[in-house]
Amino acid sequence: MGSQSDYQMKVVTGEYGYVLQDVPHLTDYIADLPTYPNPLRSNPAYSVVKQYFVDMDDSVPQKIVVHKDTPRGIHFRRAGPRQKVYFASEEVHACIVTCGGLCPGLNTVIREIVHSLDYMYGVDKVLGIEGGYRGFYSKNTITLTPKVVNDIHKRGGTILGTSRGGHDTMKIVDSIQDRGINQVYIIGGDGTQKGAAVIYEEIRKRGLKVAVAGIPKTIDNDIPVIDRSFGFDTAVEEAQRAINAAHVEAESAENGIGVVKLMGRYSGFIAMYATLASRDVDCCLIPESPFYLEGQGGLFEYIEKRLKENGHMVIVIAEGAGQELLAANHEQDASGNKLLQDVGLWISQSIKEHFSKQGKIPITLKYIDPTYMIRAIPSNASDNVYCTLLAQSVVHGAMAGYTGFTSGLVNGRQTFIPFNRITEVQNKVVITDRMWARLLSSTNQPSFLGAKEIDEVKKEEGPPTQLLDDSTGNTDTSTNKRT
Ligand SMILES: Nc1ncnc2c1ncn2[C@@H]1O[C@H](COP(=O)(O)OP(=O)(O)OP(=O)(O)O)[C@@H](O)[C@H]1O
Ligand SMILES: O=P(O)(O)OC[C@H]1O[C@](O)(CO)[C@@H](O)[C@@H]1O
Ligand SMILES: [Mg+2]
Repeated sequence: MGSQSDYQMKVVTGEYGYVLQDVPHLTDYIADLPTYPNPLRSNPAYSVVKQYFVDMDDSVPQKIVVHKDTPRGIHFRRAGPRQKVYFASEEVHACIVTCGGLCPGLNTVIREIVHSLDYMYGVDKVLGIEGGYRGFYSKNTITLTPKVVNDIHKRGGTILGTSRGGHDTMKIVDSIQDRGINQVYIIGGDGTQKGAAVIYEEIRKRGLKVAVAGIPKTIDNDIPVIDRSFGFDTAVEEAQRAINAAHVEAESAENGIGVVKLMGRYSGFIAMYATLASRDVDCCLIPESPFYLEGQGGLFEYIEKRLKENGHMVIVIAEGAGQELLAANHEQDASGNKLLQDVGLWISQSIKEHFSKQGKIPITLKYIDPTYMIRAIPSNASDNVYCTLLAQSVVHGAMAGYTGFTSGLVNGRQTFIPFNRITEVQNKVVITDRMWARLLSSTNQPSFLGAKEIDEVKKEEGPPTQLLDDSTGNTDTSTNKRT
């Protein structure tokens, strides 16, 4: 896997350092497209809204903490309905596909896209592509109507099925062209959005009037720019049940240790927020923060201390934490993602071995891996609301002729974001920022970093800048920005 995108970002600059990282529009490569008044003009739901069409000049700043002489910085186009649309309702033939791993909320997004297309824009031709990208050229399709999708948000998973691998750009775009599809809604993580970017480019090269819209999905919350990804809040909430079970087990045994492994291949957000929410966790280990087991300041020493103080302890470990301490694995999944070793099993085994040595405290350790139980549940109330916002935003965007874009909350506002901005880097916990410090002071665990390592981490992450540093004390799970 690894189609490269040569995505050209549209950038508009303005006074006082204003930069708009804009998204492409069908009119960028197709001349003289007809426009139509937005059917929402006569929609009773919108007639009560004071200003129901978004002003063409509205944009949302990426950074909201500013100083009096700060340049205005990067902005994204504000999402929402536009006065004019570039598709007549009866002309639209949309399709929806879900790719990558499962995440709570997939069905809600599917439902809300179908409902938005129909109830807001009178579009009744929507196809579901089965089984991820490869479904475009190797599987049947499902006709999606508001009735078919009405109850699906109550179920986990995706009614369309999903897969890894199988992204064949030419075959996918041929299938889109052959079926006469002109709006493509692609729900998936970083890999999926890279795939969506190359599909958009091929469509543009062929000069097709097809809008391509991505909806970022990642339970790990590793997509940058956006406040959070849908499903993350649900995952943090569900993780509480596993942590609680680990705590009950640990508390009920003499020198009991509960170990919980949570998702997070490269980013420890779920582990960090679940730990902060729970307050029963004594130690949280994430990929971004290296740790070691033996010797002074190591994990074993801390465990011994906690057991002496408290008689039990709970450890939360993200799946990508400490991988450098395990034997290397060079295997990959079908999408080319590195397969990780089971760090939960490894750490449990290492702790047991250490404490079984002569002269050490006898311990009872229980290991819980709730990964697939968390991924498979339906989304909670707050994620359901977010899924609705995302779905409505991408439908408004595609109807308005935008293409090659994703949507997401930036500082609490729905925006249209160019693909490359969410695929070029991964969102990670910044361990020199305040949120990680808050966690360390809440668990009271060691940072496992010496003065030398702290210096190196600070250098790697660049000089501290107050403007990236949110001093609002925001502890809401809806933020993944530097805090
Ligand atoms: N660079 C790429 N170019 C084109 N297609 C890609 C690329 N990377 C991944 N894909 C395709 O995107 C789909 C999903 O990718 P992947 O399995 O990495 O999951 P993801 O979207 O990153 O979601 P998650 O990691 O959150 O489960 C797969 O079908 C894969 O073939
Ligand atoms: O077992 P699968 O389906 O390959 O997915 C595992 C991965 O998917 C994720 O849940 C992200 O979607 C990761 O946290 C995890 O490593
Ligand atoms: Mg991914």
